[in-house]
Amino acid sequence: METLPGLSRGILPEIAEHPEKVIQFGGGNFMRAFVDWQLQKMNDQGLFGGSAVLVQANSPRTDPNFAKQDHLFTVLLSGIENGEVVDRAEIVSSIRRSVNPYQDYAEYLALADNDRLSFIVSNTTEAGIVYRSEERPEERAPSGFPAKLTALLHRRYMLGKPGFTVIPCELIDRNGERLLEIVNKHADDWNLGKAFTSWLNTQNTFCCSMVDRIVPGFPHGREQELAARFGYADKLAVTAEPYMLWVIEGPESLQDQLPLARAGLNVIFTPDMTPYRERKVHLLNGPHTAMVPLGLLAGLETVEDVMKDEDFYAFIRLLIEQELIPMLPLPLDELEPYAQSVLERFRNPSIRHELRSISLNSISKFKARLLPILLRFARERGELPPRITSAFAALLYSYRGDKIPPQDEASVTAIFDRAWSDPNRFVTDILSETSLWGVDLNKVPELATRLESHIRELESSGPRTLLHQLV
Ligand SMILES: NC(=O)c1ccc[n+]([C@@H]2O[C@H](COP(=O)([O-])OP(=O)(O)OC[C@H]3O[C@@H](n4cnc5c(N)ncnc54)[C@H](O)[C@@H]3O)[C@@H](O)[C@H]2O)c1
Ligand SMILES: O=P(O)(O)OC[C@@H](O)[C@@H](O)[C@H](O)[C@H](O)CO
Repeated sequence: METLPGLSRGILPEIAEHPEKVIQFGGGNFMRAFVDWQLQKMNDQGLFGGSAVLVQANSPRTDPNFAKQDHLFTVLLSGIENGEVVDRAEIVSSIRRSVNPYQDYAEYLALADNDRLSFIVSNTTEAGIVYRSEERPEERAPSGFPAKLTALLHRRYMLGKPGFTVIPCELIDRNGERLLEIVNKHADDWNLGKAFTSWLNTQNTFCCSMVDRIVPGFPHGREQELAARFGYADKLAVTAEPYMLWVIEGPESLQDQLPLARAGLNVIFTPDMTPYRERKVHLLNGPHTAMVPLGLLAGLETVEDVMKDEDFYAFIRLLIEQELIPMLPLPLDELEPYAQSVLERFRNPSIRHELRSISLNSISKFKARLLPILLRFARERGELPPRITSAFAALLYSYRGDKIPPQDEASVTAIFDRAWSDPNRFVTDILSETSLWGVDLNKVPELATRLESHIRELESSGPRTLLHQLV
């Protein structure tokens, strides 16, 4: 492998250069294999003719591999597509350059000056679209993503330029509206004035969107094999399943400016994405988030391990059939085939989807993906959903940090550290944390008692014993 060059424009035949049209916050695995890959598809067909500028959303350090590889990377699509086994490697060249607001704030703000930049996309995880009050920035970049966006939009407004179309990809309910709401709060906090907020709310389009593609990320362990296959080493390679769906709630005219569907991509522009979102977040992401703490505590490593394990497979199937599907307000003929496809996608042997990677920011994920169903179930049935409750107990237990180091925001792990300092009060203390759950969960009848009992069981007998009572 040492003899093979790294991926760069130098080793490739000519790559088309396109003007910058898109600002993207975040250059993580998902963004590269989803948004950038789709920009590439449109460009390859001569339908868009635009590239993206990558903005580092939360870190003073930009991955040096972007610059080393001239912002090129390979997307490896593996799995079943239209009944056929596919294993394709596609080079994506749609990111043109990166800007790090922490290193060069002026360069970041200057993005507002370019009229051609008219789209903003983001994927900063569920932890990125949150409101945290902060000072109006002067010379330095604000820390939160919405605050950075506010500063950029304000500059755009001051220059008298047209607004942007903003399409967030974070798996948060009504992500576009939520982001706009937070930008408005920063604008208020910073006294940016009524004229600005009026421009913000009328001259910019914040679309809600829902994304669906399983993107396990870097093909760890396959570096040598892939370098030999490609003829170059790629530190930014990303594996993904062939399936993709992007549902965008926005004006009809958006289809002309962003001809994703015309490029043959599975993109739906709709006036109401709610049913698509509910189906996906609860039937696909929900089971992911449920399997992570139990699976990791049981020593499993990947989604495929979970699906091959008889106990876990039964747990996931029953979770979907008995607790998730009955709580979703969609016809069964829309839910059941999707649930079936999810089980098949989870079993895709070509992609190694690490439970650890899904575990990132698990608390906000639980809140978005499973908690609404738990609350709905408790309200409608007058009882608790046993599998969601067990997964919740395993999640809280895993955040004690002695068996699995939690990967979450420092502010979240600090709350857990404090609560775990008194194990006897842990459950009631943590359930009362409205900053984590949005509500005081001690108000849900029987929940604290049930979680305490599951946690005791996890501690004394481990996750399998708990699972055996549920399958
Ligand atoms: N991987 C998938 O299968 C997949 C599929 C659909 C949606 N998603 C979405 O992608 C997210 C995970 O992204 P990934 O798989 O690319 O992981 P990743 O770790 O490769 O990327 C995460 C990105 O989020 C940024 N980020 C993390 N915390 C942030 C914060 N507090 N503020 C601002 N930016 C922050 C990071 O800088 C990075 O760019 C999920 O939370 C979900 O919203 C992922
Ligand atoms: O990407 P995350 O970390 O928010 O969540 C992990 C998975 O649930 C998620 O990535 C799914 O694979 C994806 O949402 C499928 O479209």
